[in-house]
Amino acid sequence: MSTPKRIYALSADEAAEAENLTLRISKEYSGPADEQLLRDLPLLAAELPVGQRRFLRDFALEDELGYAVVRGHNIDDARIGPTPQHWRGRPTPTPEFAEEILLLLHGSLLGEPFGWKTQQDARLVHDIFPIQGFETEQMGIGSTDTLTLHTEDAFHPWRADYLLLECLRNPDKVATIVSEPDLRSLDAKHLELLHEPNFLIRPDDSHLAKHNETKGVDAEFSEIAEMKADDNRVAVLYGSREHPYIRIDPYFMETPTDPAAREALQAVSDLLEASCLDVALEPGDVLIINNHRLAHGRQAFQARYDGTDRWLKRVSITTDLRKSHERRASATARLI
Ligand SMILES: O=C(O)CCC(=O)C(=O)O
Ligand SMILES: [Fe+2]
Repeated sequence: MSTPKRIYALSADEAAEAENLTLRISKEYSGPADEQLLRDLPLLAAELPVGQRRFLRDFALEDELGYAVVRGHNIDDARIGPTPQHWRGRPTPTPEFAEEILLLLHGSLLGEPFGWKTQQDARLVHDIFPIQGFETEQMGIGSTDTLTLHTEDAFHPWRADYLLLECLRNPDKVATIVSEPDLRSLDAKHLELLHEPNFLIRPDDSHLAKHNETKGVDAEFSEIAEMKADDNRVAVLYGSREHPYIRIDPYFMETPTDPAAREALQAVSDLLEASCLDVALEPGDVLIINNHRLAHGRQAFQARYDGTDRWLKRVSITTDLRKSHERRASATARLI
């Protein structure tokens, strides 16, 4: 077995190969939600450099690391244009369609891309940049407050297996926070309680109807509203006792009334905070998050709002589309 690696740095030739590929594909499909593109992704991904593909496959199969970075893609700053003011009201395809394709190609080597009907107006590939008026929000579009550590969509049973973030620009080197705790260092009594369904994780605010304009998804927004209030307790740790997986979002979790469960949640939250590292993404980086092992967040920063702000693209990947079958419009639909 090879040792898991953290970074794959593309050579200049590999970067050119990947760029030529995504530019070609961007002329052959209509946008990131093009049904034919989504069908073809794994076939197209076979044209990415072999070292890059092997790196992603090792990361997924070994299931050891919480995150890895593929570094060194070319980003054509002039073609993608200024960082937008908002993700709503953009053209299809956008000038950065080739970059969206790059993210989707990475995702298709790990599973199937999917999106939420209740998030970013049901778009499959999300934009992460600061939006005026949302500075203090606990969402990707916030800025002045630290985005606290979380599992992506921790509240939901169909949450992503992998979350991919691609950096288009980051002039102030604003860091993504990663925390890959050694859960075996927790006390046995805390571990035991964390493996039991003692905890309430609420939906985060990006899924609220007030942040979306999507029509015809009242049932989905009602379900989110119910999840804001129900008593469906879940375990924070799951999988093997020796090397557990984690789902956690302390900011959106209720403090358990039971003192022992409260203490266990505090212990794992403290461990997460103590295990934090900053990763400042560079343009051309693709950050691959194992959403069963890593909690992530973002350092606070001052937005510029002048077209040069930090700009990431994000996509959620599932290894099992079938589990959300009841919510998707057809076998190949991506929105849940
Ligand atoms: O902006 C970042 O680096 C991470 C934001 C985040 O948590 C996300 O996009 O899911
Ligand atoms: Fe996140």
